[in-house]
Parts: sequence; C-alpha cells; structure tokens
Amino acid sequence: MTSLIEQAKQKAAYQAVDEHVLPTHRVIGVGSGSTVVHVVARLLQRDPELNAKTVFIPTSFQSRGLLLDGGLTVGDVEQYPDIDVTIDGADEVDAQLNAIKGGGAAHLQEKVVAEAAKKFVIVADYRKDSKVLGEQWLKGVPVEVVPFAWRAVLKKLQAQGSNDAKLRMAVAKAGPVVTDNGNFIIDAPFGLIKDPVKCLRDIKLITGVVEVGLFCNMAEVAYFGCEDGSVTIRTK
Ligand SMILES: O=C[C@H](O)[C@H](O)[C@H](O)COP(=O)(O)O
Repeated sequence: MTSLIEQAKQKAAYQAVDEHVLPTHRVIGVGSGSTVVHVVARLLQRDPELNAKTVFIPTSFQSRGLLLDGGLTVGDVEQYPDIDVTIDGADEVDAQLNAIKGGGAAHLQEKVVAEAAKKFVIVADYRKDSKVLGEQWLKGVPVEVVPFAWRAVLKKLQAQGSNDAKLRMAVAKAGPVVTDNGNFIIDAPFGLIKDPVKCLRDIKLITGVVEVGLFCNMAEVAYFGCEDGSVTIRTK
C-alpha cells in the first residue's frame, strides 16, 4: 500500500512531467530527493524514441543513479548550459514560490541546474506548502560550507540570529555529512523567514559559504500533491 504522502508526491510529479516536459525538449534537468524518484519514473514512461533523443542533467549522485538505472543519457551543465526545463522537489515552498531546499544536501548542484533552465518547476507533497518559509520546515536553511571554514561560518550564522545553527552530522558514518562536492552542511533555523531574499543575501555574503538552500524568485510553478488525491498548482 502506497502511503498518502507517496501518492501525493507521485501525482504532483506525474502531472508536472506531463505538462512541462515537451516532445521538443532535448535537455532536461532532474533534481534530487524522494519526490524526484516519481519524476524519473514518469520520464521513463515516455516514448523511448523521444527519451533517446534527450539528455538528462542530474543534480546529485542520487539523481544520476536514477537516470542511469533507467537507461537514460546523462550530461552535465558544462556540456549543456542551456536546459529546457528543470523539475525538482523542495523542503518547503512559500506563497511567492520561494523555496527551502537542501534537506538531502544537494542544493548547490540543484541551484546551478535550476538557474541554467528556461523554466524551473517544483514538485512536492502537501506538507511542503506554506505561506511563509519556516512555518513547517523547522530544521533550518541548509548552508553548504567549505570544510575548513565551518566553525567560523557557524559563528557568523549565530550572529545573524540563528542561535540553533548546527553542523549536519552523518547517520551511518562518524562525523559530518559530506556533500557530493566534498563540503559540509550547516542547518541554520531563522524562525519565520518573511524576507527570504535578504536572508539569502546575508548568508551568501559570509566567506566560506558555497551555496544557500534558499531558492528565491526562481520557480515558475509548483505542483503540490494533496491528501485528497488532487494536485494544487501555484504559479507566479
Ligand atoms: O537536497 C535535497 C533536495 O533539495 C530535495 O529536493 C529536497 O530535500 C526535497 O526532497 P524530498 O522530495 O525527498 O522531500
């Protein structure tokens, strides 16, 4: 039995692929996380001849694996800096389509692949749908940092008001989470983030920060799978 949450993720992902991945598209960005599993599943249901003419740009070790396991052709942004559309999950999305991402520590590559796309589409379940960031995602803003700078960055984040900022620790490994890019992650809660652009700028200006998991003014549309089986679409 698929859970309500899994069904919601699947509905949102399938509808977003159906409405935004067009037969004319040749380069598709694919985000990371558990909702994106359904995005790839839907891509694999397309006409195999169409998929054979398309290159898919992953955003993490995880999404690269999903694409390769499906027999799809993968590329990178160095080869394909012009992407037709990128579809990705999110940890939380506000009323203006700003998003927190990086719960899986993949937001650096995700942001590059989203910004390289003509259109950025978010897919999520109902738990991620908020008016203001910080309402439901309480773990904080994921901040990727250069390892040697982590303690200095942590102190700056605390000085910016994130008293509970913490280095993200690994689960099945002693020590910190190490990202696909060889960096560390600090999770920095800021309570309700009423001005995500300012929060993003302030954090990004700390030397040693590689990327911030705040995606502001990037998404054109978000698909939320709801508990009742419907899909809510929010556009800019
Ligand atoms: O780093 C991970 C990504 O930003 C994911 O897209 C985000 O955490 C959402 O993942 P999920 O679909 O598993 O909730």
